[in-house]
Amino acid sequence: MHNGSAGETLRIPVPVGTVVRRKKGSVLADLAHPGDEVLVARGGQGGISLIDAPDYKRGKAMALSPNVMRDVTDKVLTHGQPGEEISLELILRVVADVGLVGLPNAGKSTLLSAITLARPDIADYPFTTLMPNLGRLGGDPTLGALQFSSGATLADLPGLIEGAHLGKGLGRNFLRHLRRTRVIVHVVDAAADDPVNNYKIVREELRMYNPKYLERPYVVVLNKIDLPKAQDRLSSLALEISSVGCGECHDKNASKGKLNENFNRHHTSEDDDKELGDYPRPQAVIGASVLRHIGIDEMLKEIRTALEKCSDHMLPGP
Ligand SMILES: Nc1nc2c(ncn2[C@@H]2O[C@H](COP(=O)(O)OP(=O)(O)OP(=O)(O)O)[C@@H](O)[C@H]2O)c(=O)[nH]1
Ligand SMILES: [Mg+2]
Repeated sequence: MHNGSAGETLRIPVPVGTVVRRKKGSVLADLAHPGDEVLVARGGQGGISLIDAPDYKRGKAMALSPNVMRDVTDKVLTHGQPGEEISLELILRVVADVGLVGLPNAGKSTLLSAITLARPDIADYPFTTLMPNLGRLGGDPTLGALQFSSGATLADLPGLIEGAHLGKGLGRNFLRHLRRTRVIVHVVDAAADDPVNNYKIVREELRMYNPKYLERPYVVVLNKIDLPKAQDRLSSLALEISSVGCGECHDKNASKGKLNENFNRHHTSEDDDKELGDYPRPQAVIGASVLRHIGIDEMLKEIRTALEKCSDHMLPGP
């Protein structure tokens, strides 16, 4: 800014959830709440023109500052000091209570649009969603439209594929958006060739990215049951999926780092020894058709229960 002492503060607006860190360095701020701000670089000291100042004033100002410049006609001004410079990385981690995950085309965006006012792109090809979409979920729909007891934000994420944690498909980049979520909803296309395996692929990708994700309460939505192929095998699929995992496997490591905000990956050698079966089972497996509005109420009920569970979890201990 070149306005001398009157230079205005430069404020750069960023989305809620932006993490500000020095380039390849420490985190300066996590702007997770509306209105959060951080001062990253102070402006410089404004200069003063002494060109037209009377002699006595000029003498005084020059005595105060060693930082003086003369122009060709020997007139004088005091230099300003440059402002600070800083190189930053801004990383967006959306702020959402619930994260929707699944293979491409499973129906995640359709689900979001079925239960919130969000209108994400939906299409019959993979990787329709490239950036997370957010929607606001109200409390209890039986209370009537928009009459909600407690709300939650849902994030619809791009589709995951096997190897995503290594950079395949859209890569692992967007998996960081799950970091702040408390509950995960797996959306599985129940009419696909091998839904159980597809489900395991996604779970495994989450594990490889951050095993803590697997400790969060989660609900599995077996979607597209309006299609006969899905309907016929719904109960056997539900049975198989609900048996992957353990019932009471809150061992000493589990759930401690629920909302671990570290930036590094969370693998320990113990995590590497673990398999999907060593992590908790789904809280519920629900057959639904988010397109045809089948099973929506039950799904919402389960999501709410999962959210309540983790708010209990978060109460301060004795
Ligand atoms: N028959 C049927 N089709 C569905 C259902 N839900 C979604 N679809 C269709 O499946 C296709 C993919 O839906 P999307 O919601 O875009 O899927 P997505 O999981 O968001 O896909 P990506 O963004 O690529 O990861 C669309 O053609 C939807 O109309 C459903 O319940 N039944
Ligand atoms: Mg999508």
